[in-house]
Amino acid sequence: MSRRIRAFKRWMTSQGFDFSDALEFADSDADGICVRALCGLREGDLVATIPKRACLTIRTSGAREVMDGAGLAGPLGLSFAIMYERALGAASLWYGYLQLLPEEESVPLVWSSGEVDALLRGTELHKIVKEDKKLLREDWKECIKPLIEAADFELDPSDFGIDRYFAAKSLVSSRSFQIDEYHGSGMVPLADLFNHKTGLENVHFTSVSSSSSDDESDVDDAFIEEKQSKPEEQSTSDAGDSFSEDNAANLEMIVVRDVEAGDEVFNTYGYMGNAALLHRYGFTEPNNPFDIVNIDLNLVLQWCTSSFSSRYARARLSLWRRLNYSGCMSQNSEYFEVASDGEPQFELIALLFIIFIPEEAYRKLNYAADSFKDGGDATKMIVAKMSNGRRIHKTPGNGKEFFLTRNVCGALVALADVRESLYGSDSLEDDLGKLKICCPVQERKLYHSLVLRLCERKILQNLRAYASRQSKMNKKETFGVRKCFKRTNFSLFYS
Ligand SMILES: C[S@@+](CC[C@H](N)C(=O)[O-])C[C@H]1O[C@@H](n2cnc3c(N)ncnc32)[C@H](O)[C@@H]1O
Repeated sequence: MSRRIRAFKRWMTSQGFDFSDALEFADSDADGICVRALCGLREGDLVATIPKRACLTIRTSGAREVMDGAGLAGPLGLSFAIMYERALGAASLWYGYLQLLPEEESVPLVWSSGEVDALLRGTELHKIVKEDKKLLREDWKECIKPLIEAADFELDPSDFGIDRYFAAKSLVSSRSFQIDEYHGSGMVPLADLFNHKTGLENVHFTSVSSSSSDDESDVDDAFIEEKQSKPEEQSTSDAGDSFSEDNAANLEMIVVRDVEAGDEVFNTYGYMGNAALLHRYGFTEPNNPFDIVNIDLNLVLQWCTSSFSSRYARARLSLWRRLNYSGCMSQNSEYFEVASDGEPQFELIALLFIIFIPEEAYRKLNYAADSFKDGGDATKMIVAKMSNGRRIHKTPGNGKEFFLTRNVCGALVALADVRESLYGSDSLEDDLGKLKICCPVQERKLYHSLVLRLCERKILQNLRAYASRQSKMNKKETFGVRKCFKRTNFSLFYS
């Protein structure tokens, strides 16, 4: 057992933790810490009890008053609390715990801008991480820098610099749990030593009220995305008293899937694709069934205007919207998801279908859309208006096969190509070659960014395969809209 693990165990005992002798905390320089079972664990076994007061939160930290005074809450407050406790060194109540944490977690937020550009180009994360860096830098400048510059702050300002803030933020993103309403998100010693396995976790994490076992409530069986600070979290005035009882309660770790002696004990951080895993936790999982690729609406419109006039594209998009279709929204961008098996979100298929319908059908639908009520089934209406009495197979896809004309399938393939071109000039084979010789431990950033990119490219391959399968199945004639095509210039997307 390593020295720091021994110190951590002593610290846990001093703080009133109760943990099973069957748990081994294995420490390796290369892989960090993981939890193993020294003997078989059975479903329902209680393996650890963690006092909430021993968790590092914005309520328990020695910086509470400073944070309250400055109105710091949510993930920003928790990051500040970590910086503060680290700055206290051995004087911190959490010293025995903080010794165990890495300096920072290797999430893309703490990569250099050059690494972000080189390793994430074209992937789902590139834009997001650049935006994160910008916003967090602003947060630091607005909220933390002035606080540290205030004359009566007695700790070393260099412990609160921008790099220290990003490092703390990476720990919050990769290791914090939602504890309860009073504490919000916090660092939960011991619970944060379990690694993640998608869908095959062995332990869950539960909150138990000290006053009554009937009050048990699931904290969340996973690491939770750090909550944005909500107004109610900031109004802390008398919350301390009203929550004092709950404050005394414990958290429990319970076995939900048997573990054999010697095996690693896993938690789950939730069902997530590789982009989300790398973004929040700094790792990826090959063959992740929850992986997705997004296709931006802007990319679809760019592709559309390479074949049709901008006016035409705008009109078709507007009809699609009037029929109550929309994509997914995030940070002011609209996009469509493609699942790991290559199936695109139906709304994308509907948009492509509307782009390709002949002028007369377009007018017909436009007219119908005028009287189309919110919440009506646009898909059914389109099938009814455009099938001209032909019999349509009823499928669970709700007429999806009707929309998958050869034109639409061709467009899906073209969109997969356009999306793929964003990765730059390296081919999929180049990426596979690089992955083969890459060391996941020593070249961690390169390894996980390659896995992310390869998994995304695999999904784009699946999208092409899906489109060509559907195209073969669909014997229907393509619509005669070729005459309104502008000259197609796909090379635009490859430059
Ligand atoms: C809550 S901590 C888990 C304990 C951690 N291994 C440690 O050394 O303290 C989360 C971090 O563990 C690592 N991790 C967890 N599950 C992993 C997995 N399945 N593959 C690779 N790394 C994993 C990642 O670095 C992640 O950010």
